[in-house]
Parts: sequence; C-alpha cells; structure tokens
Amino acid sequence: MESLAVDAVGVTKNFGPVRAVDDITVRVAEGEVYGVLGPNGAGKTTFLRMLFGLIRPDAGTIRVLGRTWDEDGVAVLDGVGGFIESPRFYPYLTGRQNLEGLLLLDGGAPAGLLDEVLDLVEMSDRVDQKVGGYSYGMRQRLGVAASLLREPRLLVLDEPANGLDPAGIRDMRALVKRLAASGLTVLLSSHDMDEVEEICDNVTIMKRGTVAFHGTIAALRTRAPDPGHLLATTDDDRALGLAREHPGLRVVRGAATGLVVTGPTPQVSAYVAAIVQARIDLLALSQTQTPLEALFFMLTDDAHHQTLDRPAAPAGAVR
Ligand SMILES: Nc1ncnc2c1ncn2[C@@H]1O[C@H](COP(=O)(O)OP(=O)(O)OP(=O)(O)O)[C@@H](O)[C@H]1O
Repeated sequence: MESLAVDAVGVTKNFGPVRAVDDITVRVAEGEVYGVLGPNGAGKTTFLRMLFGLIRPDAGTIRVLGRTWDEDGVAVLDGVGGFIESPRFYPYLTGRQNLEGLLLLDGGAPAGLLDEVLDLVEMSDRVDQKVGGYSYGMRQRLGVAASLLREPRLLVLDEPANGLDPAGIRDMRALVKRLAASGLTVLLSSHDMDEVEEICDNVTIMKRGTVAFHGTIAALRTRAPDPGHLLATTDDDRALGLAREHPGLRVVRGAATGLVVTGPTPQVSAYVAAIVQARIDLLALSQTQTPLEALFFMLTDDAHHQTLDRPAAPAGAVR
C-alpha cells in the first residue's frame, strides 16, 4: 500500500452552532502536492489547524505521517512543517537573525542547511536585510525557509499565495514546484483554481465544510463545462439573430455590453466566422472564465450548484 502523509477520515469540527468542517476525508500520498480548495469560509484553515493539533476534531481521525494525537501526542508534529495564515518574524532583525533564532530554539541544525534552504527559497541575497523592509512575498518565502529548517517530510501551507502581487505569486508557485521536485509532500490551501491546477496533483474542493469534489486535476477537467466567451461586435442585434443558425450554442446579451456565448469551442469558432461573413466587425472576443474556474463556481456556489449535470464525487480516496 502506498504510504500516506495525511490520512484524515470522517473529520468534523464545530464552533458552537457553526459546523466548520463536516465529515471530510482527505488522503495525501507521500511525495505529492495536494490542494485543499474552497471559497472563504469553506473550512480550509480549520482543517489545516487540526492537522497541526492547534484544535481537536469533534469526530473522525487524523493520521499525519502515520501518527495521531491520541497515540503520539506532540510527536505527531515530527516531520511536519509549515504555517497557518502568515508567518511572523521580528521586523527589526534580519531574515538570517530570525532564522538563526529559530534554529537556536530547535537546538541547531546540520551545517550548511541554512544556506541550502535560503538558496531554495531564493532569499540568499536579501537575508541580511531587516525583515521590516521585506515585501509580503519575501516574508512568505522566509516563512517557508523557517519551516524547511526542520527538514520536514510534509509541508503544510495555508493560502501561501494569498495577498501576493503577480510576481510574488509566480515565485511562490515556482518554489512549491521546486519543493515537490525535491520529494517533499506539500499540502496547501487555496481559493484559486488556477493555482491548484498549476501546482497540485490532487485536490479536495470544500464547500461549507463538506467535500464537493475529491480527485485528480485530470478528473476535475473532464467535468468542466464549456467555456463562456464575451463577444462584442459593431452590430450585436444582428449577431444575436445569427445565433439561431447555431443551436448548439447559448448566446445571450451580456450584463453591460456585448454578447455572452457558451458552448463547445469549435461551434463558437463557426459562429464567429458566420458573424464576420455577414460583414459584422468583431470588436472583442475573450473568455469569461476558464472551464475549471467555471466548474469551481458551480461546485461551490449554491446559486449555480443545480446546473452541474453530474453529482459531486463522494468523499474518499479515488486512487
Ligand atoms: N475559532 C472560531 N470560532 C468560531 N467560528 C470559527 C472559528 N474558526 C472558524 N470559524 C468558522 O468556521 C467556518 C470555516 O472557517 P475557515 O477559516 O476554516 O474557512 P476557510 O475556508 O479557511 O476560509 P478563509 O479562506 O476565509 O480563511 C467559517 O464559518 C468561520 O467563520
């Protein structure tokens, strides 16, 4: 049997009347990058906090690298690194001083590990500057460095790209990929489908504490709906009339201007060609959402939930 870095089964957590996590099962294989995806309030952070033992589940069992709190106490955290929400540092100390302080608390580290870790998070050239002058992205990367000093086998990151600018997002995604390539298991939460699609092997999509989807990114793609396109022309009325010849498409007026066209891409292309042939000029054509973004909203948004033609996969391992 493949070994599991995280084996969480039937986990439930209530805060008074709020059921933040409702009977979820998440299994993360060693060596993979696993995403827990969901909109704000879906229960992602609550789940990650339970992995770290910061709060205890009301029901279910959580095994992390083979250990549980009930059997192993604080030893459950051996081999686990990461941070919930944002990492905290002393702003008036340099990055290096902050990390050296942590190493001191931990009783030291193998020679060369600090430099190796700084290299990995691409902070070597900034580490002797004060943390107070760091960008948010640099602090996040320093947080990952601090976690790596414990040489974890499992790294847990709560929305690592949240609040970063586009360059920071790119750097953080590249870092997670490098960490995965080095054999580390990474479990991260996110509310960004693009991010999870780019860096994760498997995903659990949470909706109000429950699992709305569980499986591979490839399996998720097969359920994605047709993409929507926003179309603007010099004569939207005539373009809308032409849609009658293309019954495989849904063409409606956009909320502000233009037309929203939904359907298989080849049929959208044929419709656009017909518009041009009718001597109507195209002003703009763009995708409203990627198919996976559209699926994410369908899975997690009550208003759209009914439109999904297949029921959500049950919780549980698909592998
Ligand atoms: N300590 C707490 N006390 C009371 N309610 C809480 C507590 N922590 C979380 N909740 C509630 O539990 C639900 C899930 O919250 P959680 O923070 O886990 O969601 P999330 O998916 O991580 O969202 P976000 O992306 O906003 O962090 C929310 O309704 C939240 O208000």
